[in-house]
Amino acid sequence: MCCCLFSTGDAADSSALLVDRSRSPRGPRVADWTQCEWGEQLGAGAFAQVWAVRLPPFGDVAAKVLREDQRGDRAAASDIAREASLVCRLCHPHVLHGLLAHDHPAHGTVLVLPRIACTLAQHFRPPTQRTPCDDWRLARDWPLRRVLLVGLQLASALDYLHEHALAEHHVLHRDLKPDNVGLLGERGPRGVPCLLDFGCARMAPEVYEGRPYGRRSESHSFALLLWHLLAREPPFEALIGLGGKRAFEEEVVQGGVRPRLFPEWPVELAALLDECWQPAPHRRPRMAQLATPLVSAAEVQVMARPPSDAPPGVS
Ligand SMILES: Nc1ncnc2c1ncn2[C@@H]1O[C@H](COP(=O)(O)OP(=O)(O)OP(=O)(O)O)[C@@H](O)[C@H]1O
Repeated sequence: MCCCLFSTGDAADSSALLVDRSRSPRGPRVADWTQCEWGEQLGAGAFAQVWAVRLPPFGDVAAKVLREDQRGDRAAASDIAREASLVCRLCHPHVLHGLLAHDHPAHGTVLVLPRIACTLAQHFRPPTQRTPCDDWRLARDWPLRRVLLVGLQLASALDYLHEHALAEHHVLHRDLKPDNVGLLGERGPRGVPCLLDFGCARMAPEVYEGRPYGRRSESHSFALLLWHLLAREPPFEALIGLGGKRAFEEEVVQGGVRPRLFPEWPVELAALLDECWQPAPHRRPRMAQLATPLVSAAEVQVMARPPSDAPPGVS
């Protein structure tokens, strides 16, 4: 969990994680914890574990709790309580909202969330872990126009977080990557993408160098996320594989190297990526400015014949 809040006056105010769940857009809801059934572990991050639970009246959901080794840490306990408070107030079709937060006697804060089918990282496994058949399926299921639609949905989610979620704060996700995008409903391209878990190859240069992070830093991360889905491989993989962190620092952070733009991508898309990963944050667009070029690029694709990245015979 890596989100943070900035006051709309733009001064950093990470202490302000304020929550009053009675003001949740969905109103207060009560769970019957006496009937709760804990199932398998669905995943774990640096701080938290996520478990499958059956919790009336919510049904089959996910419960996020601190990892056992983190439970004595007051800062970690306060972080998960703040995350829970925040996500229970969010309301956007492409942001995974909290259903409720519960103070459990043994686990501390339990954040109850809708259960995702998988993350985009799990769906788009690294090229080294894929068979040719997996590659073929990904190319068939994720033509460029579908990736653009997902880009539009996530840009809308980020615009909501930055500008509309809380009246007095900009919410920054700060860790935008395929591991933090869930697919709700189905594992494949029909799943509904949603942002979760509000890290560091995707860091904008100013973040890597410890300079202030703002909404336009997220435009940089967004462009790299979109590039990952389009190219179906993580950005800078070869560079980091050959030269590690030092090569990343020299080439990307200081040298301004950016991922390759493929000639078959619409010019609107190439221009948008190029603008989003400009080294100077003030030259990058805000999320709300991405909708028009994404729609234009998608229109070009819809008008075009079957996507060139699909295998022969697949539309
Ligand atoms: N709602 C959910 N439904 C099913 N699985 C989930 C859900 N939320 C998270 N997971 C799984 O649990 C993993 C860990 O969750 P999450 O990333 O929120 O933990 P974290 O400790 O905050 O992460 P980080 O190390 O990035 O800070 C995810 O990568 C995902 O596989």
